[in-house]
Amino acid sequence: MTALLEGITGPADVRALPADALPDLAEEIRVHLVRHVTRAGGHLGPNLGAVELTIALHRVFDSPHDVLLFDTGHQAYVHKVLTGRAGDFGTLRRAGGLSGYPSAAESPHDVIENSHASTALSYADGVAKAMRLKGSARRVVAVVGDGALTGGMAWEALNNLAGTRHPVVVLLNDNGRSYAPTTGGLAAHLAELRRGRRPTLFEDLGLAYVGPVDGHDVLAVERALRQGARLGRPVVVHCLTRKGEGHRPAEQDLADHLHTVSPGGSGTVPTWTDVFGAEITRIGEDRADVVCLTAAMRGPTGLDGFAHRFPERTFDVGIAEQHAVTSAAGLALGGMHPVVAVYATFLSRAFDQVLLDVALHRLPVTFVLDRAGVTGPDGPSHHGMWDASVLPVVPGLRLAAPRDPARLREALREAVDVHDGPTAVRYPKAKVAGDIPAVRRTGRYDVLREEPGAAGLLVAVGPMAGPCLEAAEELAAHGVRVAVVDPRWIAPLDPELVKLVAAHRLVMAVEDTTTTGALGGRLAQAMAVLGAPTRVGTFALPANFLPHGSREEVLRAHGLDAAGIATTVLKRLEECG
Ligand SMILES: Cc1ncc(C[n+]2csc(CCOP(=O)(O)OP(=O)(O)O)c2C)c(N)n1
Ligand SMILES: CC(=O)[C@@H](O)[C@H](O)COP(=O)(O)O
Ligand SMILES: [Mg+2]
Repeated sequence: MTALLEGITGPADVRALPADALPDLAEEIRVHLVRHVTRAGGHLGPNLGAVELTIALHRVFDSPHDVLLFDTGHQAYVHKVLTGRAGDFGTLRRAGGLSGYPSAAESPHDVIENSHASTALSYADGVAKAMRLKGSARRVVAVVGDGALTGGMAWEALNNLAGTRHPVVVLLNDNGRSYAPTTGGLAAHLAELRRGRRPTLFEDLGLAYVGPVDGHDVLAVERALRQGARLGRPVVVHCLTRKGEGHRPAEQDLADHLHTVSPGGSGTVPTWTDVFGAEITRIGEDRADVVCLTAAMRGPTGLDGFAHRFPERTFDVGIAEQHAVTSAAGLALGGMHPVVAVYATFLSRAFDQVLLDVALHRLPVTFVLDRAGVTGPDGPSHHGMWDASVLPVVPGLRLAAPRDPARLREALREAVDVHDGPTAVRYPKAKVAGDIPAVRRTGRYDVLREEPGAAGLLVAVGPMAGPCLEAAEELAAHGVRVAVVDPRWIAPLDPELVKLVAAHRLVMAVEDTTTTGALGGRLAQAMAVLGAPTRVGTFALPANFLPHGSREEVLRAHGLDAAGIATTVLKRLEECG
């Protein structure tokens, strides 16, 4: 580590630095970030853009006495460096190592661990109320990006903060982008503020406003923060920054200024996202009624191809999943077939909209859930392990979990051909393996391995098909024969699959999702209703928040690789006698 960084054990060391050392500190931080994030992967662009504002933040406020809240938290690496964790960056996003987001387990300086955007102002509203009730003078600061400000929750919070005497400082980190340039009226308003427009939307709402200031000038940000903090009421301090600042490859990356970088480059094997992107564009050629919606993640969800081909049929609504779902419902009411492409974890935020704005009206909306299952380095708030338990409770919703690229393409086409209710297709953050042919198809399910008189049946959900077939092969070598089927559509229950399960003594559903509400549980419930003696087990993830690590490490840790599945089958067979 470099000279100045070595001396930073906490914010007091940052405050003790003379002003003329701050440019060098900023430079040392950038070198540190580029070195470690390029190797480990993570959020390079956002953190390069937050260097000076975070230095100023820790020189003006006294964390952890003052409460610093980072919205989304992907831009908190500098905060971690300045709170004594620079030396841990060699473990960034690795199992057991530094989280890519704030983590209370790591430091008392870290508060919000949830990486879902647009929450920090609501936390700030609540913390400020608590401080007032406790008679505490601790100040509350929320660092919020302009993208996060396009989320509805942010405006619910501002509506509550406006007009109060809560000493909340909103540090608006305005780089004009989420991944891509931010969209909509707010983006336009912020652009006008950058050009000097007054009064601001914030002042009209009843908040104070300071700025705009150069977010890369530490002393200017310090002055603005001190000015805002003195007001003793909610204030927006508008800082203008550049994502990727100070690192040419990030500055020159026009797509997203290296918002996220993959460890050691991205490689050439296609991902599930690539397969989706190509197929939805082909579907768009065949179906003029198909439109696509994204919540500020057009590129990451694979919609760039569709958007370039059909710009008038592609809608980026900002980080606003709830709005995306109900706007899609509106599009469906208007005769279109909307495809809402989101990461599985982010759909949680719009469950009410899926249930009552879409399904209650039996509207043909298709949800494409990327990053379903264990995602890996982004940790507990990103693992897509809730959708497969939550969506099956939605009446009329059909949920598919394809096992390979061919089945993903098939599921997408089946989904957009459903006209009387919502559909969803889920797949992981992973490179695709080869297609896995079926022996035959019965009803909706595919038989992948037949074993007359098998000791057991594996119901392999989605990408678990590969490891289940490997496990079956391994077991066969030891004289244990298990059959393997792929349900393809995991909700609602396929009557033909229920019949097949009832015809077996031991069935194990293998699923890349949380155990609670998994397919195995629903099959066990069906057996109970039938009075069938079948013992149905669920091999899935524990019903906990799982830490970060690679997808492979986390799956292996929970026995969801071929060896783990084989071991668990043997254990279950022994238990069954
Ligand atoms: C609810 C939700 N949807 C989508 C995302 C994915 N996401 C992570 S960071 C980001 C862009 C955030 O933009 P901004 O708040 O302006 O921060 P910046 O990266 O520009 O510093 C998005 C869309 C998320 N974290 N949460
Ligand atoms: C912070 C955030 O929510 C996203 O940027 C997330 O890190 C997505 O990562 P991947 O696109 O690499 O899965
Ligand atoms: Mg931004």
